[in-house]
Amino acid sequence: MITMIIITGAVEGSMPFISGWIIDNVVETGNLDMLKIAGGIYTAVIIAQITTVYWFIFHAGKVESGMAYNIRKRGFAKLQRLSLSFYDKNSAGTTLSKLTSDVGRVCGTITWGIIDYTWGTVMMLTMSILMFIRSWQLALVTLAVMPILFGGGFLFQKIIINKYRAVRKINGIITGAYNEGIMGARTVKTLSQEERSHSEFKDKTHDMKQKAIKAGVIGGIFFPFVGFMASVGTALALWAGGVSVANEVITYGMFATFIFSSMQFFYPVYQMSQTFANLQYARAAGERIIDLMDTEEEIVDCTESDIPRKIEGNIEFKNVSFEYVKGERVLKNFSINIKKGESIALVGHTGSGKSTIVNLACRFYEPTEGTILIDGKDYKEISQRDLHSSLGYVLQSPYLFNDTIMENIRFGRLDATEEEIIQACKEINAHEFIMNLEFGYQTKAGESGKLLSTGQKQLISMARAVLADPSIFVLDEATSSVDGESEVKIQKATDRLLEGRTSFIIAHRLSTVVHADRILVVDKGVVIEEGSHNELISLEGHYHKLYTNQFFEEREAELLKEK
Ligand SMILES: Nc1ncnc2c1ncn2[C@@H]1O[C@H](COP(=O)(O)OP(=O)(O)OP(=O)(O)O)[C@@H](O)[C@H]1O
Repeated sequence: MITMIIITGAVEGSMPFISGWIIDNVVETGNLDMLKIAGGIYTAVIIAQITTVYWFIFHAGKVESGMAYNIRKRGFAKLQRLSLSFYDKNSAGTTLSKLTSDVGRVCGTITWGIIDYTWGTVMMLTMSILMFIRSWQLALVTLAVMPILFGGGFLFQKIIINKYRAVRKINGIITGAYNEGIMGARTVKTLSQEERSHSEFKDKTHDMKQKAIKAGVIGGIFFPFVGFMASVGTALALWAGGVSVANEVITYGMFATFIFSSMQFFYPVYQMSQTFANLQYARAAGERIIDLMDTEEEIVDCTESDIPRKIEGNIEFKNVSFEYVKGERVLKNFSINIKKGESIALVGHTGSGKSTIVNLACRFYEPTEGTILIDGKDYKEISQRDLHSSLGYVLQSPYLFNDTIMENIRFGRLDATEEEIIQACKEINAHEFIMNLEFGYQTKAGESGKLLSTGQKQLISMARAVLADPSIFVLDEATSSVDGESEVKIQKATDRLLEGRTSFIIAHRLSTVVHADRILVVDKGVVIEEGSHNELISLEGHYHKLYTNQFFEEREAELLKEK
């Protein structure tokens, strides 16, 4: 491709000389036969030029999209490897813009920058060399403005870049505001805060408009500046050339050559100084992409064995402490030995550390201190594939993909047949509600499952878990948002899922944990009570208090409903 660009630049750089030669040898002499030959040559050169330009634009497009495809593919793979702590620290909007607009900018600028610089340099070099060969004195006069044109061009772009940086910074804020506006639309509406959100957004866009106008004013001067300098160059060529023609030092053809050359110099300088500015932007965008690609993976996976390892489900926490943020300990010196098939319920006030224990067991995060053993082995020595394929997780509000219910359930095991999926749903009594939906299993769940209720999403998520048949199962129990009928269904599905599996239940209603083998009462990152329901009730401690309080609250609510 580079060869084609060089040829194109050289041909374009020679055009003024071909024109000058035609003036001297055809127009001046009035040789009509020669005129036909010259016309033919000229047409051939133009066709060759159009073809090469098409050729390199086509190939540049291919290179650009190929490069972007590769970076985005690697970026996506990186995002899959990064642990949850990365998503805690980086907003979704910023990460998305790195892999979309930043990648687009870098690939576009590199591809077209190489083309513009190569083409512009070859074209200007060709013209300069030919001008010096023909008349070095006239070449010096014509090119006298070039240092000012180049220097001024690059200086201008530096100033414009700074102005546009400010615009882009606000642009990032506006993207974030759009993101929040869309994600938080329900909250804004329910709190009737549309006016306030709108007015905050208006302030931000107004600021961007002001800064963009300032950048535009300076940017607007640039083109006339380049044009003016080019005209000065042409004027000098006219003056010096005119004098030389009058003194019969040069021919008319050569005179025209110099005028055409000085005019043609204008475009590559303009193009190259703009590319220079784009390269500055691309550098910043490139740094952001490299920053993402070089993000340290906090959870380093060990090499996978060829044969997947079957996890039995024995879990041991040995003096485990954990902090999400350095210096802020949320789990303190926690130890527990859980036997295969045991069910563990975690209860405690909000923010006490229940989810943290589960997140550590699933290795979404690793302990800051201490060790977690699975089947007697430090779980850092078990591949994530083996661990996660043995793990079923049903979240409070499960994430569903914008796909059919059938495909959402299949996500539990990709090679599951339709019959297996339907059987899984029947086992947890989800089949009936799915069949009552307009398109049954082919009903779309909507973006993140928003077309379904929380209870329905939980049942679908449980069907996924049945398919996956995990040895460890985690249930983050849904809160009061689930109606009575769904609650009974979910409870039955839960009982079915717990059979024979090591399980963690993050319980919000204590009535659901009565049958757990062991209940851990967590408070400020410490387990303050541990035992079965009966043991903890007879202890008359924290659990007893939590249980009786909630029992009376639920009873009161029922009485109110009855009234
Ligand atoms: N990703 C995070 N980054 C920083 N701090 C976090 C993060 N997740 C939780 N925390 C903090 O860790 C502590 C324990 O949180 P955790 O989610 O484990 O509580 P929980 O008992 O599960 O609460 P809930 O019942 O409300 O779900 C809280 O103080 C919380 O603010």
